[in-house]
Amino acid sequence: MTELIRNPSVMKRAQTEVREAVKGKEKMEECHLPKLIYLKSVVKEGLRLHPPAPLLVPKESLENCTIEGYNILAKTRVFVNAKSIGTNSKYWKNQNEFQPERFLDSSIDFRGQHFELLPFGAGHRGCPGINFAILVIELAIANLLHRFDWELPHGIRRRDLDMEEAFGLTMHKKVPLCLVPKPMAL
Ligand code: HEM
Repeated sequence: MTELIRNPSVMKRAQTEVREAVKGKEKMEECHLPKLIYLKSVVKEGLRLHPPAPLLVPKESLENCTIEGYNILAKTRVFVNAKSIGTNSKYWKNQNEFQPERFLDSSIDFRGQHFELLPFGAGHRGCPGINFAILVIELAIANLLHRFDWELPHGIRRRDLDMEEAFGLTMHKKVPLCLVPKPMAL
């Protein structure tokens, strides 16, 4: 929601898509989600820039190996920095910009097959909650966009929004987002 309010053209496009898919119905349901191609890109782009677990879960190497000239001994604790990979200019154009369009004509997905995007990790210990998580996120955002227009509180400008993140069990905004919902007549 913070990236959407910071990027009004993205908000508008996502909202138009959601409202057309749901066509006057009170609530967005699971059956509407396959139509929301742009919203899915918005969620992907959010997870690329703001992975809730930026270092995934620590791993331990089973045997000695060499990666790009670095010798890594067996039983070394290894962290994969998914946040840094997701914002590496080697793989991503305008790497720090929120641009969901980048996914519209790309096959890059977050299911552990594309190593440039790993918000859920990969392999044996990748996140088993991925399908549930994506479903809940898409449904929640779609309903927020369907039923309300969103504005910043009086006197707060988009560029004033504090994007700092804080550590916890997962990363979250250090300063909570505060928005004014304007209910939409159905
Ligand atoms: C946006 C939401 C979520 C994100 C970004 C996320 C991300 C992750 C990541 C990065 C890992 C570690 C993967 C690795 O190190 O390779 C993980 C593990 C795990 N996640 Fe999620 N997760 C999310 C939601 C969920 C949900 C909703 C559930 C359960 C319903 C769940 C259950 C688990 C479990 C049980 C593990 C440990 C798997 C293992 O160690 O074998 N996650 N998740």
